[in-house]
Amino acid sequence: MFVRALSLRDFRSWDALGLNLRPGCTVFVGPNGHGKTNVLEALGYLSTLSSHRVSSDAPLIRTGTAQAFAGATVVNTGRELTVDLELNEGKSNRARINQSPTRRPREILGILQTVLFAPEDLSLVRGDPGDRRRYLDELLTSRIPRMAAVRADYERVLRQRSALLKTAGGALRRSSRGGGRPSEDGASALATLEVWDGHLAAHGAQLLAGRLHLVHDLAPHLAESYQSLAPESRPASIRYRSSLGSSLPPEFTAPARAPEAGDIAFLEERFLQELSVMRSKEIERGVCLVGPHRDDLELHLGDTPAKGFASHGESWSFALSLRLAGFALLRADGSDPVLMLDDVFAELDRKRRRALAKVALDAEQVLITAAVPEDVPEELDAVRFGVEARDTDRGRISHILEETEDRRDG
Ligand SMILES: Nc1ncnc2c1ncn2[C@@H]1O[C@H](COP(=O)(O)OP(=O)(O)OP(=O)(O)O)[C@@H](O)[C@H]1O
Repeated sequence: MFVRALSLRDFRSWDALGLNLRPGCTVFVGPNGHGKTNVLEALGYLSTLSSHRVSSDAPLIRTGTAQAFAGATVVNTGRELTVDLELNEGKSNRARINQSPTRRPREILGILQTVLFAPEDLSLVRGDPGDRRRYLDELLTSRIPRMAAVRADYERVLRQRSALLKTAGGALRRSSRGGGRPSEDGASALATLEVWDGHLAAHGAQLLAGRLHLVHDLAPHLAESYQSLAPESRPASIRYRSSLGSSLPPEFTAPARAPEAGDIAFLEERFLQELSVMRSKEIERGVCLVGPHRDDLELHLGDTPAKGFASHGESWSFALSLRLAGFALLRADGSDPVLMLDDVFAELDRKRRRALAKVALDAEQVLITAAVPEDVPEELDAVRFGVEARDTDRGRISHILEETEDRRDG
């Protein structure tokens, strides 16, 4: 697939941008902080409904305005669809597909598939488990858009159940200090907890099965990508670590077998079992200790965990391999996602640059940002847009300076 047109209004530093894009390589060049990443971030948002840099929408809306707009026309095997999104300060966001409003923004998921590799990705290796869970979940919803609803349901139930655990824990502590029975609030929270256990296990088992299946399918692509980027290093592997611990058969996490739809009931039962084992600890601490929100994706180089042991170069290669594995997996599923490389060539040595350039040349569309043209391998420097931000009375606004056509021909 490729993005044929992109338009932005009041998105980050862009007050108005209308760009026609083509398949192949497009490079955005300009000094640091002038608005290049903002363009990729907008496309990433249309693809995942989240930003790779911030967890809330507010920073995406241009300072001094209350609404941002991003829209893209996507061509996928000859079929064209236009998606657009309105981000509203303090109000729900709204999305449209071919001008028709959707009931929920998440209905646009899957129309634009992107794989973005950015300097922030080092946190996939060095950061917290939450960064790796986000990586998995974004890839999962890109692959299977209906999983966005499962995630949303799971998160809603998790919030409710966590609030109940806090109420129950507080009430129990108060009553044990007073030597009496739990208060009415506490007793009702305890009684309701069982119902929420059921909801949490039902949605959690679906999310867990989705992630386990994903890791199973992703693992060979990851090993292959890492091998091509760093053939001299130890082999890379991934493994899902579930908070269900030994309740989960090792065949699912090895990952020797991908769970199928028929396994969900089994996972749900294990989930419920583990919740009952952890019940008193959860109430005591007032937090939900079991479920996909506590899981992690373990990364290994040979037998060693990558986190804490991998060198800077190895960590970069691992992070890039995770992205490239996602790209290869979406491709193997039948659609070619848009590859976006945000200021990453300057960080890579010659060998890794060459390996990445090879993948990029093979993609249907690649969007690259760089501070200077020399950072981009020559074979990828096809269409180039200069980006510059200027100070105006409405603040600092980004502009496209010029478009340079296929430099490799002339
Ligand atoms: N909500 C916002 N409103 C207005 N301007 C913003 C907003 N968010 C970010 N900016 C501006 O956008 C610019 C950063 O843009 P961006 O991250 O795209 O830079 P870049 O060209 O990719 O830089 P680098 O090469 O350093 O990555 C900064 O000048 C910042 O002040």
